[in-house]
Amino acid sequence: MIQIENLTKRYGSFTAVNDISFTARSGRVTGFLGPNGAGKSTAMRMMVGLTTPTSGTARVLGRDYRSLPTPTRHVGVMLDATAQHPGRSGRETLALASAMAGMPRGSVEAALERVGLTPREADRRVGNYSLGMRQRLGLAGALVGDPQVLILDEPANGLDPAGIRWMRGLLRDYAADGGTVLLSSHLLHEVEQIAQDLVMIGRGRIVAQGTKEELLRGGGTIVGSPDRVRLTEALQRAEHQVTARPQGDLVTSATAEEVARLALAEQVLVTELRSASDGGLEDIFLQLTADDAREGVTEGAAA
Ligand SMILES: Nc1ncnc2c1ncn2[C@@H]1O[C@H](COP(=O)(O)OP(=O)(O)OP(=O)(O)O)[C@@H](O)[C@H]1O
Repeated sequence: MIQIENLTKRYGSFTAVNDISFTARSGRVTGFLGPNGAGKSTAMRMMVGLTTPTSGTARVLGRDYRSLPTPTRHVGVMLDATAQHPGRSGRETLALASAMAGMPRGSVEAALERVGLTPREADRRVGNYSLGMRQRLGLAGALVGDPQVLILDEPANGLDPAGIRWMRGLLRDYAADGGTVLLSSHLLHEVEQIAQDLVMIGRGRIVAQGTKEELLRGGGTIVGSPDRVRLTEALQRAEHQVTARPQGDLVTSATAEEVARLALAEQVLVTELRSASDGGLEDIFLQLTADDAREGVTEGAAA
């Protein structure tokens, strides 16, 4: 289990991670989603003691990562698969990680097999690896200490579709055996297929979190109308939340039926009416992270 409480990181006047709290539970894959620069890597670096938080705490298996005895036996970490030493072979890289974790020698072959690197590939210098092979090696390095928790930053980067499917199976099985997986990505469709729980981050802040089903259900209703101002007012009077989206329509907490009844009562024409979750998590995610555009348009619509 990973518990993040009020975690904040400031660089001068810039806040990279802004008061985030969430729990990644054991037996589950938790997706940490956000666009480029959202603060995912900074948050993960704080979880494993590589960056000092300005405030707040990150606990892994109930403890500060740095206070864990032989951390790699408990937590498998892959933050930057391209950072591996190019002159060593894949097997040498893993042998070092295995020795540092105090694991028996057989753990290297077991990890190689688990990530699908052949003995020939394992003997090649990492400098000659493709990005996908580096990701597999990085994952092997995270798994070699047989940890209960995996923290993986963009693990699917560079993997082809077959590789992504393979990784999905591996991480699902790992969680099904009781492990905790936290993986970050800016590729929403990919995470939608792997993760059971989601934490969405935009500009350092958590914008939504919950199980995938909860987030899809909670997406609200998208409404198109040439008379957005009157419809917005009617929805707000009925105590529904309404936000104007940059694409010119509205998203509201009201159900489609509630919107239809209000529009009928107000004699407002509705040209589009659908559940926001029809567009999958991507729609929800884009709405949630389009902060500036959203506020600007809302003011305009309500004026
Ligand atoms: N050492 C640092 N000094 C100053 N700013 C930093 C530092 N590290 C990160 N940042 C800034 O913090 C913000 C969040 O960066 P971070 O790498 O955590 O985002 P990310 O969500 O992982 O993005 P990506 O998907 O592009 O990797 C960015 O604006 C980045 O420029």
